[in-house]
Amino acid sequence: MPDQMTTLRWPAPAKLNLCLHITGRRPDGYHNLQTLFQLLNYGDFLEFHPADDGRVALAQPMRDVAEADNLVVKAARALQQATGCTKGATISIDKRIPLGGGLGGGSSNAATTLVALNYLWSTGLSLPHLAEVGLQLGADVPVFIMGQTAWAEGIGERLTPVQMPGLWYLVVTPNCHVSTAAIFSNKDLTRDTADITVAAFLEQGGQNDCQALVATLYPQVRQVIDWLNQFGAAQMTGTGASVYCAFASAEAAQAVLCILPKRWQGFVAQAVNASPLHNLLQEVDVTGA
Ligand SMILES: C[C@@](CO)(OP(=O)(O)O)[C@H](O)COP(=O)(O)OP(=O)(O)OC[C@H]1O[C@@H](n2ccc(N)nc2=O)[C@H](O)[C@@H]1O
Ligand SMILES: Nc1ncnc2c1ncn2[C@@H]1O[C@H](COP(=O)(O)OP(=O)(O)O)[C@@H](O)[C@H]1O
Repeated sequence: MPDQMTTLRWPAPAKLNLCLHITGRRPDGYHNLQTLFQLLNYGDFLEFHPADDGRVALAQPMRDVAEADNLVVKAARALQQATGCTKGATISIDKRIPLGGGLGGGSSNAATTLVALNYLWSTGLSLPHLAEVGLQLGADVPVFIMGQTAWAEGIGERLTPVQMPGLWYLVVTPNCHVSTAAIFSNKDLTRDTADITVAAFLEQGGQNDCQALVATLYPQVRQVIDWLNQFGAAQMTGTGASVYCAFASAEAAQAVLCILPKRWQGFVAQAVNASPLHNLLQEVDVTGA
């Protein structure tokens, strides 16, 4: 394999939930959802340095996450286990996606690790097989592995690709952490939204069933929603804490980012239908670069 493969920067894009309907609860406690996973052209970058000794390690520790709990390390080990591969890797993470923000950063890192190491270790799993391995690590991992903006059902693993317009989003994250598990176990969560079709969503849009509860529990999230509502229809992504608003152009979104209160962090990104990870995969497959 050409040496430059090992020093490629592999993208791990962020996602937005353009709606998040909770339609029921399964016997195992997990919730059935309907959501539109919108991929963004903004995210983290990972680098992989394969080794023959079977050791999986991070090149630098990641703040706030122990190495053994890091989804990148867990994903690499899950691939070793699923395939019997005895190779290892040292992995660098260039983190740009806020942690625990409902932007899927951890899940996307896990997906990129599975896709990249499957390539670099020549383990030969198909994308659907990698998505099965990834689902054990988190409900959001399969969409990043399949690499297309999609309508999702089940706990997020039943995916129907959807073509969405390339809108620009301003994404704002307040300085607070929302626990996904805590929101899903809260007695006041709305869990009985009726199932809709993807066509109905595309026509009428949808809501985030976690938003009212999170905004009540976390005043900072409420403040971001109120602030962004001055510029458009603000909505929370996932179980929070990030909130987004759509704009017709990069310039319009950037203009609002410029006046964002300093206590919050934000970024501007464009909606994409194909993951930047899969664009790269196609390039390396075609060129062998
Ligand atoms: C609800 C979403 C929407 O994108 O929220 P965000 O995490 O992005 O905010 C995700 O599907 C979350 O996926 P992910 O963050 O991978 O969740 P997991 O690690 O699988 O689950 C964390 C905890 O949330 C609860 N959980 C999660 C997903 C789900 N469909 N039902 C649940 O009840 C479970 O208690 C689980 O233990
Ligand atoms: N590589 C990683 N990047 C981000 N978070 C990670 C990673 N590995 C483990 N985590 C843990 O997963 C949690 C959820 O992260 P993330 O996927 O970014 O947010 P969310 O699930 O809200 O979209 C983090 O708070 C962190 O503790």
